[in-house]
Amino acid sequence: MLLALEDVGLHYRQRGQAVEAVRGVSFGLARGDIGVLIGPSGCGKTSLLRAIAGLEPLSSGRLRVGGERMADAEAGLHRAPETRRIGMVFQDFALFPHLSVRANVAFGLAKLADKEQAERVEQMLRLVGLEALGKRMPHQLSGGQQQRVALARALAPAPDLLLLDEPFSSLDVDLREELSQELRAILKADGTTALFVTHDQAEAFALGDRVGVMHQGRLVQWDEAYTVYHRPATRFVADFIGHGVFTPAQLEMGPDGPQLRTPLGVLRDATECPLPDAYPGGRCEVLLRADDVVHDDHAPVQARIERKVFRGAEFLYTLRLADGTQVVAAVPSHHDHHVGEWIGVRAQVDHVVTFAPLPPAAV
Ligand SMILES: Nc1ncnc2c1ncn2[C@@H]1O[C@H](COP(=O)(O)OP(=O)(O)OP(=O)(O)O)[C@@H](O)[C@H]1O
Repeated sequence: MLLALEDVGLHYRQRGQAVEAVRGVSFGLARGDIGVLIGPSGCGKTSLLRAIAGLEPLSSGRLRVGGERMADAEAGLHRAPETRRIGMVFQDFALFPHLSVRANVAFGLAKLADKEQAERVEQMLRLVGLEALGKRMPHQLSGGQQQRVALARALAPAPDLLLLDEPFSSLDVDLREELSQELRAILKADGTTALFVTHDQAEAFALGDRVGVMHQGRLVQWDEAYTVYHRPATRFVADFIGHGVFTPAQLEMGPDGPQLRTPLGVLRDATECPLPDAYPGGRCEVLLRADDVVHDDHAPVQARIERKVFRGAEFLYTLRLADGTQVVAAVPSHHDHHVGEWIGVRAQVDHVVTFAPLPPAAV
């Protein structure tokens, strides 16, 4: 693993009191991989990134980069940020306004001879597609171009690890999408190992080989994006990633193995579920995401449209079944039904995910 965290915790001191921002975080990121940390505001993403960079001391745990110990709270070890060979791109990606694009990119290359420095700068500008703009000043660039200069500047010293904290947050949505694709290609072309922070799920999935979901200072899941979506480790992850609802269900043994009785019919492909005796009486809740609920005129179950949101290619319908169960469904937008109309729906779930029902007090 290029980056390895073991049981990392971080406290801030506020008016003499320790405020816990990160606790018990362990994960590894392989060389050349892109990891993305995602989670709601205040869950500790930026704090964790700052701890990896060495800008905050660890209050517990250990941290290695390229096999080298960078921090160990118990041993009192804390390597200074500038010795960690870690590059950083932050939200405001502040370029030096009085320096040209070329000089900005050359900033971290003072140790190189002039010729090597110039070569590396040109190489980086080519990588980010700005070779024609080397002489410009930052204010003569668009936001997206400035962001690419910031990236070239961070990549130029060939850091072992690049940390990026919401690098696209100040850009508009179209540009964000375009740049995140571009950035992934650039990082892969350069073989850079990178760890991002975002709270945009689409960005996390588009960029990350690995996605980590944080909640209240903890890393609750660290997996491939596909697994985070289809096999969420906790209710929180299931709820945070994608549109979906938890629906009461009954897990039972059917003729072909475990099956799940739901208000939308029986789900037979439940082999990845726990066995029925995992839940008292087999009673559980199943995650039904918007893409698991299919509109089908011939389906025996009818649902009334309570709300609809147009999302271009599809509508997101919020539906209520006759028994009161609420589900959501992503339906191709040529099926334009009215609020109040009843439509046929069925469940088509590739990966059945169940959780124990919440205790009554928590509902
Ligand atoms: N310098 C600080 N001093 C005290 N508490 C802090 C400090 N920085 C952050 N915190 C607290 O630590 C917790 C984690 O904050 P952090 O900025 O890491 O979250 P985040 O997930 O990056 O949030 P966002 O997505 O809003 O940027 C929050 O409760 C925050 O109020």
